[in-house]
Amino acid sequence: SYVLDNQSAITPLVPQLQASNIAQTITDMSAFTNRYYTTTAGVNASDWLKNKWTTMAAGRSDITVTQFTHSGYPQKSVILTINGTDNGSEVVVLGAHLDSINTNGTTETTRAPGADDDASGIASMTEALRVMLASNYKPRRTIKMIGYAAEEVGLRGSQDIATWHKNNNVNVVGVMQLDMTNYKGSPSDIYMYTDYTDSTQNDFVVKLIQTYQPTLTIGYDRCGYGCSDHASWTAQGYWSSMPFETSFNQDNPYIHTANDTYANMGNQADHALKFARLGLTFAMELGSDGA
Ligand SMILES: N[C@H](Cc1ccc(I)cc1)C(=O)NO
Ligand SMILES: [Zn+2]
Ligand SMILES: [Zn+2]
Repeated sequence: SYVLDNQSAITPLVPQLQASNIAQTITDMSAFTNRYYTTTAGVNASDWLKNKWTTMAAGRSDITVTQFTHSGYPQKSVILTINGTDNGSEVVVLGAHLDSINTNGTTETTRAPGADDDASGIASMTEALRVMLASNYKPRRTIKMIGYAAEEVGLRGSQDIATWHKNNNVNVVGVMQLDMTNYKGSPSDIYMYTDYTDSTQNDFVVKLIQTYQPTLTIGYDRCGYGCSDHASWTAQGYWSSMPFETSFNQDNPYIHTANDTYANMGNQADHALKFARLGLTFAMELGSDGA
């Protein structure tokens, strides 16, 4: 079972996460015409994220930022790795996808800001990274933060990456997916998706919310299909969870259009902040455990 035994290190960091920083990253990523997996802007968005994370990690010799090349399309995934101190063979993964799509068809000039889907997830994860770095946190396990390419066209980036980890016998002990974190469309704060995820790890994630964000309300729902990159990890036999912004029937109506913008999420990032806090506590609770 998952023991919450790192509260002294984690509790002081939770209040350091800032919605304003999340909003800035959402805005920056939305500015690309689109982030589609085959366009120039889609390639540039991947390079932008790599450069952003590289700059953030400057000075940390235990951190590398690489791009994962996929076959058949030019957009690369971005992987930041914080090498563990004394239990580095065990790996914790926090992920979101960096691509976007417009269902009318996405060409070089098609607008697909993808502010919620999924700049919000990248932004939540990036703010968690910033606070971990600011506190000079050194995990015992290895923590990987992954910006997946080509999620919108069949979870293709995460499929390659999860398969690579399986084929290389990497001991991934837990995966969290953050896809759409900032549209507050439902009564509860965080919805745990129960299909294509692991129920035991989901229970741990609920414990994290109850421990570190006790005022938040929790709902449960299911997609009925592999609705984001968590399904790629589950398919390889790893344990994954997907905390989501709304219930299934109240999802953001703007996604996959030119209107998936920060403004259409109420010009706020307070909802995404909940997921940044959850991502931080997930990465640090699991990342701080020895063998
Ligand atoms: N299919 C997912 C979006 C998606 C996922 C869950 C729910 I509820 C509604 C919508 C997608 O487009 N991910 O990028
Ligand atoms: Zn989508
Ligand atoms: Zn998505």
